[in-house]
Amino acid sequence: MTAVKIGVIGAGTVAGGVFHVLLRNQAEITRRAGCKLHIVAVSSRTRSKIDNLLTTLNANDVEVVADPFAVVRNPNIEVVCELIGGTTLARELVLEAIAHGKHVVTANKALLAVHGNEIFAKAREKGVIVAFEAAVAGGIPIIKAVREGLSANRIQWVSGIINGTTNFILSEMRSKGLDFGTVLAEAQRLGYAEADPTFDVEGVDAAHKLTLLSAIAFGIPVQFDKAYTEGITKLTAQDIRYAEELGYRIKLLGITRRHPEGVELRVHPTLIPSKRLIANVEGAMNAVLVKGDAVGATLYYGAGAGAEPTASAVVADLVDVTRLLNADPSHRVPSLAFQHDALDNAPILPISEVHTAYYLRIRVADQPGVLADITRILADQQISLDAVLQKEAELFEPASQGVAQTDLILLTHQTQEKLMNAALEKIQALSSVLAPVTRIRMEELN
Ligand SMILES: NC(=O)C1=CN([C@@H]2O[C@H](COP(=O)(O)OP(=O)(O)OC[C@H]3O[C@@H](n4cnc5c(N)ncnc54)[C@H](O)[C@@H]3O)[C@@H](O)[C@H]2O)C=CC1
Ligand SMILES: N[C@@H](CC=O)C(=O)O
Ligand code: NA
Repeated sequence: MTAVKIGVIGAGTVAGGVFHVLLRNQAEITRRAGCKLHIVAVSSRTRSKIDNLLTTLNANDVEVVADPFAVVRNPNIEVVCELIGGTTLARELVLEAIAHGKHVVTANKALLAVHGNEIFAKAREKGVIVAFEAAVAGGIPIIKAVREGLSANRIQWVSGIINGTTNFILSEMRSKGLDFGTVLAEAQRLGYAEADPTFDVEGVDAAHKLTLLSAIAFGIPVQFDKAYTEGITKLTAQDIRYAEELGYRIKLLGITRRHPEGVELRVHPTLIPSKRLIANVEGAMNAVLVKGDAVGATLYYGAGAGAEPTASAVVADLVDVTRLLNADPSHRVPSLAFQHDALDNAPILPISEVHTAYYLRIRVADQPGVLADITRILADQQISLDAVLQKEAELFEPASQGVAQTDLILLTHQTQEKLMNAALEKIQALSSVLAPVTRIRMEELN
């Protein structure tokens, strides 16, 4: 075999990166793969951009087609690279490619988090590979690390910054004082954001990726519908600043942890001690901590979004598939790391069962006894405090309806979320509490 024939669907940010990386490093990649990786066709909704790219790269032998099904049904193509995103058309195309006996490489975490169980099962039936390194943490080879490098371990937890757009937004808001909308627009311009950026800012994209990480870490089916998802849209510059003063950074963290009674699967803004390496991951960079019983804590860092970092992972998968083209399917690494008939049915725990510490910001009437009322309610739920701060001088606002206001910042020790919910309901009902309480979870990550 002199070349493996690849069809690409989509001609956006990641596809552009794949063309650039594959053609620039063609000789080196061929030496690794054992044969040339040849893109024979690309499906694009519009012509001019892709025509320009192919002309610039002198790739005039690539056929440009409008219909993506013409790629997945092309008998000449052995590997389909799905780079359009979304869960409807992408699902049809990937299933059609599998039905036609083609291997699939995809960067589409939404597709696999929602339809992964179906897609992996169909791929197994047909003896083809569905590779998805680019779908989680972009260019960081985290799928390979967890699925292969850590296979001796009983993995205890995985925790990470796995959305570049939100990390970029939080970094720019904190370090430059820029506002949310301005930074989001810049993330879109730089090609980090999803087609629908609410997937980024509401934590959905991170939950898609965490769902896949959880599956390969613990050997469970993909269960995106059970993930707890909270984004960064309600965070204020004030909380970012207070966290900083208290020695913490706020990051959108995905956390999945195994317990005897089930698996935590949660994405939410999280206070992390500033001294932790992961707290200092800035911009669109991602970082994933994986704790195994044998290896201990391991940390993987790199670019989580953007054209060429993501293409790095896509092309690595293309090389892997090429190397395995003639291998017996039973010798391949299972898609979800564990043998398909050995998956665990451990339940995903509801967020109410999770134990964590909390940062609370409570806007109160500045009058005697308020703090005592609040701490009594917390104590009734067995919640103990780690620190209390009153931000009176800085935050004193003009009297509202004749009441002077102040902010109480409380850091609690670990408690169960349902106990905190019960306490917050009572705190919120106090007449001295003047605004909805801000609650941000905290993790030590050790
Ligand atoms: N941009 C990034 O940094 C990363 C993106 N991803 C994933 O990679 C995939 C692609 O993302 P991007 O390249 O950023 O998106 P994009 O929006 O830049 O590109 C998508 C391309 O697909 C094309 N497309 C959409 N519907 C189509 C259809 N019906 N027929 C033919 N073409 C169609 C669009 O015209 C566009 O050319 C998504 O699944 C995304 O989640 C994964 C990791 C990082
Ligand atoms: N929108 C995603 C792109 C990569 O997966 C992100 O910002 O991380
Ligand atoms: Na990756």
